[in-house]
Amino acid sequence: MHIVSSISALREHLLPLRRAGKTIGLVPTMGYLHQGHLSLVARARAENDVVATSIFVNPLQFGANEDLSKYPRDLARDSAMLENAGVDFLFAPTVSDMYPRPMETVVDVSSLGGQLEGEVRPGHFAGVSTVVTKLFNIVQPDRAYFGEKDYQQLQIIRRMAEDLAQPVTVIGVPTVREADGLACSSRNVYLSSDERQAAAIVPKALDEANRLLAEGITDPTDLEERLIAFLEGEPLANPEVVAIRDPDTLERLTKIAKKPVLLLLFVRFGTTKLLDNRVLTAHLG
Ligand SMILES: Nc1ncnc2c1ncn2[C@@H]1O[C@H](COP(=O)(O)OP(=O)(O)OP(=O)(O)O)[C@@H](O)[C@H]1O
Ligand SMILES: CC(C)(CO)[C@@H](O)C(=O)[O-]
Ligand code: BAL
Repeated sequence: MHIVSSISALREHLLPLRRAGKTIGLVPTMGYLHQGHLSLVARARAENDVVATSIFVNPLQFGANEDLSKYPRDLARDSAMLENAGVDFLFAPTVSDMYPRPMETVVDVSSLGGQLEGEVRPGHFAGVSTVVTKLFNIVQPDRAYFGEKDYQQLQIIRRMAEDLAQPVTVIGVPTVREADGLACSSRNVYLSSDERQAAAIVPKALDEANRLLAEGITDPTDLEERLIAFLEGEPLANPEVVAIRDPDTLERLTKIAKKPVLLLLFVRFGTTKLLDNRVLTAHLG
């Protein structure tokens, strides 16, 4: 595995491979890797001749009061994991490699990115869309892999690639979970042991939603309110986003009809925010 930090060096490596007709799969990450990341890498490995993974904690997507400086980092451990998973290139730029001067250009998928997690984290998704566009331009992958755990992010990237005719196929990969159902996430390491135990309420809320749908609930607001109450049954959980939406457009629904619906959760434990979601189908009989 080559470990490369400069944009020009990575391009020099990839150009002859692309010219020789090799397909390239990209897995963008912020590092501190876990089994969720490795499932993206395994999928990329199975579908491409060349696999590149990026590790970059992107300052553009962190708000002023967020955890940019304390975000967990361990490049030595990450590179051993990626080498083991058969990755060809690890692109690990510094902030000045990626942004030699302040960015003037912003890619913003504005209405998809301004709602839900975007309302709690203003500017976050513009930071994500901008860095992902830059990574697409640097690597020019045939395929790029993103986790369904970050469902809103995945829909934004799909829409961005379509709107801007970016020549890449965006692939969503199912969420990998811990034994108690909690979605693997780099930020899980922030949880105290009490919070970690309590966090199992998040995936349980996905099951609870299906149970309520099977009982015949059809009003999205009623369902959201019952799920907030369910989550608040756990004293350490602070639900910030509990939303029933259209799975494709993320639009609000007035009624739950005979179509799958998306449940998006963004729940805080102390200062740690956890994401989860499921496309619910229990009401379809
Ligand atoms: N449990 C998971 N299963 C599958 N993919 C995942 C999982 N967790 C993260 N990913 C995906 O890995 C990619 C990189 O994510 P990132 O490095 O931000 O990790 P993360 O665990 O989501 O971190 P954080 O805790 O900061 O949200 C994203 O496409 C993300 O959706
Ligand atoms: C897609 C991404 C790597 C962009 O920084 C990040 O948002 C993430 O890890 O999900
Ligand atoms: N995977 C989410 C990236 C972030 O929270 O910044």
